[in-house]
Amino acid sequence: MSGAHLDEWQRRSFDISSGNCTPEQTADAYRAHILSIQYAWASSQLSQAGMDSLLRTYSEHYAAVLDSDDPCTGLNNYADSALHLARSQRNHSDKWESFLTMESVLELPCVQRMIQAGKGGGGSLVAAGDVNISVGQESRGSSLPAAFTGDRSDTALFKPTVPPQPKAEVNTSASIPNSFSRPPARPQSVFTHSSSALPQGNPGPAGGTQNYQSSYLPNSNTSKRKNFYNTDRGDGGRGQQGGQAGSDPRAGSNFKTAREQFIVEQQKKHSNQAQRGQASWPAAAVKKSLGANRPRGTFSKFVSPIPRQEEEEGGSNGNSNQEPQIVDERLKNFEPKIIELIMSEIMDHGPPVVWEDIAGLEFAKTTIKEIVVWPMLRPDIFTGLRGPPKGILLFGPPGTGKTLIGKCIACQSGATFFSISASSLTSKWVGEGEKMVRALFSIARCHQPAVIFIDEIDSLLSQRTDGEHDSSRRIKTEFLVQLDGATTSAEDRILVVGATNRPQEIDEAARRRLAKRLYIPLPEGTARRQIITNLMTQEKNQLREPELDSVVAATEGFSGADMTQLCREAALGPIRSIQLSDIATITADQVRPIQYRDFQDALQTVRPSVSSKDLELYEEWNKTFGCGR
Ligand SMILES: Nc1ncnc2c1ncn2[C@@H]1O[C@H](COP(=O)(O)OP(=O)(O)OP(=O)(O)O)[C@@H](O)[C@H]1O
Ligand SMILES: [Mg+2]
Repeated sequence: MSGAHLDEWQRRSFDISSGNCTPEQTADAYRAHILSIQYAWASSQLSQAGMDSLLRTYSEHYAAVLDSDDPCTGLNNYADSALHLARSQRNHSDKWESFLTMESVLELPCVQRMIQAGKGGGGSLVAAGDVNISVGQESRGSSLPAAFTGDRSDTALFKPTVPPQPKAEVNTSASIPNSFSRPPARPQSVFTHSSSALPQGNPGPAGGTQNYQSSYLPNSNTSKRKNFYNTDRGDGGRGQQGGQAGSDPRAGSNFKTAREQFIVEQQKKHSNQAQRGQASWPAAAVKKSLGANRPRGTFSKFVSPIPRQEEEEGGSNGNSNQEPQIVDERLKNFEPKIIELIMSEIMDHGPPVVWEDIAGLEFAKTTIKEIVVWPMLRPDIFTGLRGPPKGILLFGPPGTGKTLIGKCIACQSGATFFSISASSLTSKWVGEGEKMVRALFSIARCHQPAVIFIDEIDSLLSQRTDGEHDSSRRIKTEFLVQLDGATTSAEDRILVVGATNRPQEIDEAARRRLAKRLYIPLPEGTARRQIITNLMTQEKNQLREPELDSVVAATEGFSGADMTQLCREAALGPIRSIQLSDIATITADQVRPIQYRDFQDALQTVRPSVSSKDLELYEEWNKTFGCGR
């Protein structure tokens, strides 16, 4: 034998000889020995003669344990398990299916006799000990004592009068044939009990033949049992045989949980309001189920019958069915309210923004397409070293299109887009900040590919100082942790895009995590021209090319937002030229087109919002930390 087999053999032999083994363990060890012998012979490690000899020895040992009825050393042919089965105790295994059915029991002559006896005034009940056990085709009039029924004390039927007998008596049926030594998958066993098994004159708490039958309904016949109980209800709580109420307290009864009862009472109380069609809260509560519709057993979690405050409010304002449906396992630790808040922050795609809407910024656009849109669309190509950076920082003067780029990413990348303004994270949910941050990233993970766009990221990730408030410090730390996870995890397809016009205030740890830092500068001449052209196409205008050129030249240092403001101001020129008295009557067609002079007037009032000093700072920061050319 191989070393491993020998070791096993020795271990088992030691166990057997130690005397500490139960009969089951000893039998198992011998059986394993026998298998080892057969294995050794089959793999030519043992001669035929050797095998014969060893098998004889160990089979004898094995049989001795198996057959012995000494409870200390033998298994009595597994009589215990056979008897356990024979006693038809509850068996919750799906595989086990008894042949015993409602019908088969009812058809049994002794049951028929018992029914007849019951009808005839309970006179001629069959004598005690008249219990027939049929095993397969073999029927044994083993005259089991009443103890057999007493042993069934797990069913309420037999409890009251028959005292449990010593187990030894039950073992008198140890002569059950060997076919019982292993519980077959579908044992051919049918038990019939004569009515003597039932205490005379005392049908038990649930009493009657019907209970007798129901107690024998095998677990596998649940549908039949259901039918049985349905019938029970159908005929007003009486059994099929006209017996009394079923042994199952729920069968045929109007059992209600406290909560169900409470709701019914509340409904009754408010029935007038309900009739008037008002959404009174109990009605809403029923709609919301409040746990009343949930199947609950005795051991399930307690649900208070009193509706909670929020439920009440939710019911009264008609928002009861607007609860967020949290289905993902990963989100189960978060409060539904927080999840709801974050979900509501998911950017609605709204009016779609395309790359052409963003004037200029060619380098930034190309880079973003390269690291955002394409990897999102083709994750299979952008792997390994080509893997995109998971964090981007858009920085530059205010009004240069950083938020616009964010919206464009949202529309073009096909990813779930979370637009969170840092100020809302820090102010709206005071004290809940870090939870929010954690929930935000968890939700994003559930909705991959996802882009988390954090506008004004500087207010969230500004440099940590000693004097700052504890809660904002905790938010920052949590954010950095989450950012690290999201930006380093290879599987997660989450991109964090931060936008700021104060890049110098960002914490250095956050700066490192936002690996791609793109400068979004003031629009150049061509970009300013494009902004005007784009905006003017939607309006009636008489702006000629040279006039446009001079407007572009006059707007040096204007941001995109300033340009938009200039166009708005110019667009108001034609309206301002209308007499106040005509304003109420004039038609839209009668409003004159926008002209160059309107732009000239607008240029008098609209000034660039970014100072040259500020611009220098951005340029400087871009040179130091930026990833642009
Ligand atoms: N490059 C651009 N192309 C077209 N429109 C632009 C551009 N830049 C800015 N705008 C206009 O300016 C408005 C404001 O831009 P946006 O909100 O993106 O600026 P921002 O860079 O996010 O500013 P802030 O740093 O103050 O948040 C946009 O709605 C858009 O109308
Ligand atoms: Mg912005």
